[in-house]
Amino acid sequence: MKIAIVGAGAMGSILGAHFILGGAKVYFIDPFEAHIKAMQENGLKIRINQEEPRNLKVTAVTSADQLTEKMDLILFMVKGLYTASAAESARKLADEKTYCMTLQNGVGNAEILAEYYNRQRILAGIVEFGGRIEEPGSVSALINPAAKIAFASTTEEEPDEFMQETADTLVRAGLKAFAMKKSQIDSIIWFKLAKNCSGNPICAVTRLPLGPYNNTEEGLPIEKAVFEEVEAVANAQGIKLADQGAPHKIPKESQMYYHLPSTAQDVKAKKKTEIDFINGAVVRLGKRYGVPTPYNHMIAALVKIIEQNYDNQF
Ligand SMILES: NC(=O)C1=CN([C@@H]2O[C@H](COP(=O)(O)OP(=O)(O)OC[C@H]3O[C@@H](n4cnc5c(N)ncnc54)[C@H](OP(=O)(O)O)[C@@H]3O)[C@@H](O)[C@H]2O)C=CC1
Ligand SMILES: CC(C)(CO)C(=O)C(=O)O
Repeated sequence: MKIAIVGAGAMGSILGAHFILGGAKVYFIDPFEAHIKAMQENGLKIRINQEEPRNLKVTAVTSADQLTEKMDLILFMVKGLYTASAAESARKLADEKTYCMTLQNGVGNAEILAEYYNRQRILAGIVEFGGRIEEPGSVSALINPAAKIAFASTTEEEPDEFMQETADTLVRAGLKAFAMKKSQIDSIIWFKLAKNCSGNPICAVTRLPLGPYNNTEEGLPIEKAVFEEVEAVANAQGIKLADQGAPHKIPKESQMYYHLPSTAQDVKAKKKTEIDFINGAVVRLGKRYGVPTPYNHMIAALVKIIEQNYDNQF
């Protein structure tokens, strides 16, 4: 199986590494020059939880223009605000048979991919573990034992053989991965969205990892309020959230305790965030379905204010 990873940052690198370990041929594409150069020269270094890091020999380029082959699968792992430009730039890697997958956080990415690629072959899903770039060429992943990857076709109810093989490739590499039915995936995507909306921006604003903020008396109630609004917006669309538990105190033993969510990583690096694809999307859909979302509005607005003022912060 030939797979292009478009957006070989934290999660793209981690997922790509697992695809390699599962037996796929992987091409990493990312404009982050220092990262790609380090991968070309020294391989990709990946550390999972507290294990010893391992090094993988990889094929990595800064632009799809440097590749000539057509892919079986293109996995998009850029931040949502770059999905359209990334989709445009990777077009030459696809033909009608190519599958395109998004495991990005938020909603709206699959619809963008469908504007550029064969609509019948768009796969959408989630990844429940976390990661970060430690330094160019080196990534770390925090993976709780139950953390899964789940995806489904956006048009076909049943997963086909290719989707099953995609999941099996990740399973061979030691991950929990599931090719689901289309009718099962929305509740999983929206549960993950509720988790992201209620965790990511609060960490971005408080400048804390998940556990330390969530274990305060004040943090958890805010998290619950944001989560419940996302649930109400999901319900208004006929989507019931996956039954994976309401927000609760994150125990110190969890790999997620010290994880800095992706939105907070962006704020730390003074980058634009994908807040419009997470809380921002919930606010927009809330308006459409008549569901009030004041907590999501407030927290998204705070992130946007910060984003516009990196140089003015104390
Ligand atoms: N980090 C995490 O723990 C988790 C993240 N996610 C989700 O995964 C997705 C990726 O996040 P994450 O890996 O953290 O993000 P990163 O910022 O680490 O990686 C994204 C990479 O995409 C690159 N990029 C930007 N534009 C393009 C383009 N046109 N073509 C190719 N690459 C491009 C960026 O380069 P540059 O920096 O130069 O812009 C960056 O290196 C997001 O949707 C996120 O929400 C999901 C679960 C956990
Ligand atoms: C926190 C985590 C891993 C899961 O909610 C995530 O999706 C992120 O960091 O963006």
